Amino acid sequence: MNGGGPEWDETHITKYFFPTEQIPRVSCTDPLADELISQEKPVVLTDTKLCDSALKWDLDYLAENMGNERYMVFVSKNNKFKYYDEAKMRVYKANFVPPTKRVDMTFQEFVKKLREWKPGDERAYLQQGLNNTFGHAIVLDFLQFNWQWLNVQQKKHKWGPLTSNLLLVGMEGNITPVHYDEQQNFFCQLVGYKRCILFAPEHYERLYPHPVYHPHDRQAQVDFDAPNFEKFPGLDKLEGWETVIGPGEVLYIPMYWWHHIESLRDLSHTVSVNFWYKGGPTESITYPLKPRQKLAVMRNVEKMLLEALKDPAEVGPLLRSLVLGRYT
Ligand SMILES: CCC[C@@H](CC(=O)O)C(=O)C(=O)O
Ligand SMILES: [Zn+2]
Repeated sequence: MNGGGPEWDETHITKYFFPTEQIPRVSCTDPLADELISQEKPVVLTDTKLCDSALKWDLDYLAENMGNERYMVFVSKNNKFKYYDEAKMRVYKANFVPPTKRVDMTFQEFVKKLREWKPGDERAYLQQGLNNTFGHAIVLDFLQFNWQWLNVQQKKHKWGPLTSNLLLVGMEGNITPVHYDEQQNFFCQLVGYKRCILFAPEHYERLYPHPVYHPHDRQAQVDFDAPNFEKFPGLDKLEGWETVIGPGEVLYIPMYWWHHIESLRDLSHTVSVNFWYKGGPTESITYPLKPRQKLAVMRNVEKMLLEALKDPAEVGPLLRSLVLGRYT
């Protein structure tokens, strides 16, 4: 871990059970940056100036300029904010207790909650899509993002359209547990420091994602703070990449790469903005398929089997009959 500046040190970094290497940190003008992005490998870009107009987005500025709209805030009894799909929750037959609760509130209410927080209180994490209902000053800052650089990247790497920007304002110590997204992501850190731990798509067998029909689709079943090596034996082969990003730094999180993101413990609240892009069209298919393509195939097979069998309990036995002694 390259000791950061005066802002943070090893005491803010939780030691987990798996080894990691440092994610490369390069200037966006370095050819290595383009090389890594085109190979869909993570890289920290240190000088994109992507969101420099938003480096001033501290709590007071946001409270002042976010108007009186109510924004999407999740509250949690602990420091974990594991995502769940509300639509899947509605049709999920078994019992599912969401680990967090959505409580929309004004930004001022959110800031008050952060500032009055004491140990034992529920934690809060604001996760709101940026749109034009935000105050005039925020929209102006947004318009001054380095869109020129983004558009060049989008074209160069043949990505699909930008789908959304999420404004993330978290308490120190908040964790988004390990999961993958089906989009490319330029993750821009504005205020405070976030530790990002990434795993390549081929670690799928070591992170045991919930079934596709489960509300926690795309989220790993494992808990890094309490790893169950009996139930998830692949965990002992897990190897990751990590970095701590600070104000003005952009982490490229490739589509289908697993990521665990935490606001450094005992330091400060954090503000980030992400840029999610749809993946580009697959041009020429080369074999063997890339791990992320196999992941997409597995998702489709799972969906098709669930559609055909209706009962999720029948998926395992059918696949065992198909594979055991025949494809093993
Ligand atoms: C809801 C999105 C949370 C974010 C991680 C984090 O900053 O806590 C993430 O996972 C992403 O940008 O893909
Ligand atoms: Zn994510």
